[in-house]
Amino acid sequence: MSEHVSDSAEWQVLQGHAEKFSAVHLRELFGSEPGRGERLTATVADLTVDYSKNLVTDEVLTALIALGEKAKLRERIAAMFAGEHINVTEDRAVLHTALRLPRTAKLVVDGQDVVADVHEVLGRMGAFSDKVRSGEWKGHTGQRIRTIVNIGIGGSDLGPVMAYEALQAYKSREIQCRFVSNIDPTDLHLKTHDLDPATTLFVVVSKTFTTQETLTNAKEARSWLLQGLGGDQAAVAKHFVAVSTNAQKVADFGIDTDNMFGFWDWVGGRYSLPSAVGLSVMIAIGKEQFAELLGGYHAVDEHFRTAPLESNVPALLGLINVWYDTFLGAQSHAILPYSQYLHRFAAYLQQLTMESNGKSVRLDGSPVSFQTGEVFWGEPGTNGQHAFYQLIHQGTKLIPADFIGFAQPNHDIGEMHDLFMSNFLAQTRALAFGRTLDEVEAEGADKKVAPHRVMQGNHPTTTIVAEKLTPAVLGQLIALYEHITFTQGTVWQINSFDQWGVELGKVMANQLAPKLTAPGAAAGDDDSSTNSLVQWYRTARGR
Ligand SMILES: O=P(O)(O)OC[C@H]1O[C@H](O)[C@H](O)[C@@H](O)[C@@H]1O
Repeated sequence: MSEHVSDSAEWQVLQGHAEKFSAVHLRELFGSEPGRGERLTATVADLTVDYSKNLVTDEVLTALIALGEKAKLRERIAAMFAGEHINVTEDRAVLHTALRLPRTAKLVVDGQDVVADVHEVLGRMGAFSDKVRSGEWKGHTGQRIRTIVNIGIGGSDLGPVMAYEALQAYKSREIQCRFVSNIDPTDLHLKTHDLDPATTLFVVVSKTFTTQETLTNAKEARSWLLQGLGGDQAAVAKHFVAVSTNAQKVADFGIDTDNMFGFWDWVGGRYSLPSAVGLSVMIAIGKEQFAELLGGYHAVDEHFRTAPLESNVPALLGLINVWYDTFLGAQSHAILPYSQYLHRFAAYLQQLTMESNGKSVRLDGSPVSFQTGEVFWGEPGTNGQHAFYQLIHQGTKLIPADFIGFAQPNHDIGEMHDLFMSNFLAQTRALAFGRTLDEVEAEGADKKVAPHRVMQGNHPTTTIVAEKLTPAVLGQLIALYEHITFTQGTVWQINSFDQWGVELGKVMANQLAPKLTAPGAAAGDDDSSTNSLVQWYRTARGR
């Protein structure tokens, strides 16, 4: 890449704004413009996004949009949607947006009709999930399936489990799903010990089908199944299906490729929920509601693809994140859904955002000279209020926070929901405007205690609301964050679609495994810390 965005005049303008910015307070921004709240609220599909409580002036927003133009954000969006190989380190297209294209759309990439491929797999998934849901699909002993155990990790786990939890109100009562990811055998034990193998279906999900955790769990699960069903190998075909891009490895494992649902190398693991990776979710909610989820994604995709940067919601939010991270020095970003259904959403976004943008070299291989990525974290409200909000309210750190809430509760305990949502609204207000010393003293507080009760305010938040958490709205929310992440990566000129940083630990784990287990193996050729920890483990395990 010839030119670095961080060397541009547009970048310097923002640095200049950042230097002056400590003097700006949200109290003044709202005081000087009574209509700020309405003006800085945008809609995208069914989502309403109020970004007025962010630490931005119109000058900063204009400068951020100019930075987006400088980074050729619009061209990069077009390149992604068209299937150009923007994942340069793996020489791949990045086409998760194609997974949610309607059947009538046209997209040919590298000579392949992508839409036809996507809908062929969706059709097979739909037929299979219908059979499992209706009970037509029988286990080895002739009983219907009651429990799906999804075995996968990273993108092959976090999306499905997050969406399954989020869409509890839409799932079949006949079937439950469980999710096994960790190679800690406790995970598999806890999820299977009370199950009947005769009514259990394992969905083994792995893009590569080489992931140690998933294959190890799947092997254990197969032994558990065979032991429970009398050892007949034929049982595997009725109780194991695979989701992967790697048919050969699936066959090697012993799963019939007739029972495999494929996807493609242009789907990154952390973007894969709308592919066959979402099979367990489709079984839970049915193919029609899964189609609504995809439709929700697509509505936000279309907005991101076509809207000018000034009114492009994911682009604006991504640029505002760049403002915080790179120019104002924020280190983290809180995700605070006021919905128990979204209790795994922050965990999901951790992989999406941190695996995508935790990079320190640009696309051209040069080291970045600024901060990239954010530590994403959070818990559903109001639990967080009674735990870590103190640090956001009165601590010294800059923590932009996203508040996500819904008007309708998805159940009929409505009055409690009103109280819940009043907390949701109160928090962003308290964070923005705080409470001054004068106000504290006017309330008659003791002089000594008064400074401790001051709330400085000026803590930025974005409020994202929708009428109800539906499958479509969930798709919209996920696509919103995918495109926010893309926007940030584009400005930083990094590759948001590879993940080389996770490789070294995997290699080292494979090297260390024999030292932990082989009788008499020497544990002396690593660093002194690792050597003594290996020794400790061997001694503790009597080896
Ligand atoms: O789906 P798999 O090939 O099993 O990969 C599962 C996960 O493992 C890797 O280590 C990657 O960092 C993730 O991006 C991926 O989602």
